[in-house]
Amino acid sequence: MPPVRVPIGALDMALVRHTRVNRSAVERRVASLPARRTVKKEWQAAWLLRAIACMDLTTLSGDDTAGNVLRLCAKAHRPLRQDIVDALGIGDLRLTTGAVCVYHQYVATAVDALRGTGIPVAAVSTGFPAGLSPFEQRLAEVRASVAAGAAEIDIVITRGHVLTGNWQALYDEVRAFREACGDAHLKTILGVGELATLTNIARASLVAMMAGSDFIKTSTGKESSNATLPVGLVMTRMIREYGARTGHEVGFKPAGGIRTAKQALDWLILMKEELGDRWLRPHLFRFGASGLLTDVERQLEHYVTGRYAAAYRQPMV
Ligand SMILES: O=C[C@H](O)COP(=O)(O)O
Repeated sequence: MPPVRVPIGALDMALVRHTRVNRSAVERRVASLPARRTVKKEWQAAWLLRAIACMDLTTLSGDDTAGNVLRLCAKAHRPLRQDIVDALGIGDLRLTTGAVCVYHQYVATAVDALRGTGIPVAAVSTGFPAGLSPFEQRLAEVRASVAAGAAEIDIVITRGHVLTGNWQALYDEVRAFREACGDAHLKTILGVGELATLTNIARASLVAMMAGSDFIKTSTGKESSNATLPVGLVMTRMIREYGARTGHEVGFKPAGGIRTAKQALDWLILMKEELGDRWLRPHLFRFGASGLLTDVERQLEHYVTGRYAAAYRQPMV
């Protein structure tokens, strides 16, 4: 995460209301992306290593236990099998994932397991995934996760504020969560699959950034539609617009349903094209993903051996 935080700004209601998105232009631009850039062989392997470094390795299941969180932390610390690391000649890189992301219940377990590794723990918070528990309770949850050692807090917004155009309420909510975070970095989950229109997504992105979000994140992974490239394009354009107006660099985290190395490459291409190389690093870009590492490791094994392994050879937990 960047040492320089995104400061809390003022709510610019005029800018929010004037922001509109043309869906067909967005779809045309997304359709042109694969043709613009393909990455092969050693370049592809390098980009996949980058995907690992930018991954919030996540478990957010009702059946989570301390045991599977500990195994996830071990995987975050050593994301690739040693024979693949040796074959790639990247032992000196000491590659880890960007963070481990868990429910509050397992923050202390993960913090203990990752002590000394430099890997931060992110906690989903504020009544994740619906975000509809009482407001004071949601604030208390943020504070409790920070006290337990979470360095990053992934909050969810009240989607109803967006659907009713109550931008002031959305700003106040995100700002309060940001203040409750203290030194922990704030990632704001928009729940894009429940926001109805791309214009709503663009406006919610702007409000979340004005309220001091260090990152904006697409989804909880629990909505029926999660991270898609059109949504990613809209959110990254808003990050660009906000950066041009304020000079602040806001991070981006697509999350939900990102399972394949191919998808990861598409997202990295989008980041490079829309925001540039600075957004290909973990301080400004993260994948939120519970299952992506398995396929990335599989593709890297294929790169070094020429063969595909069965999925059980890359167990996650
Ligand atoms: O924030 C992370 C998401 O919950 C991960 O979603 P996923 O399980 O579909 O990868």
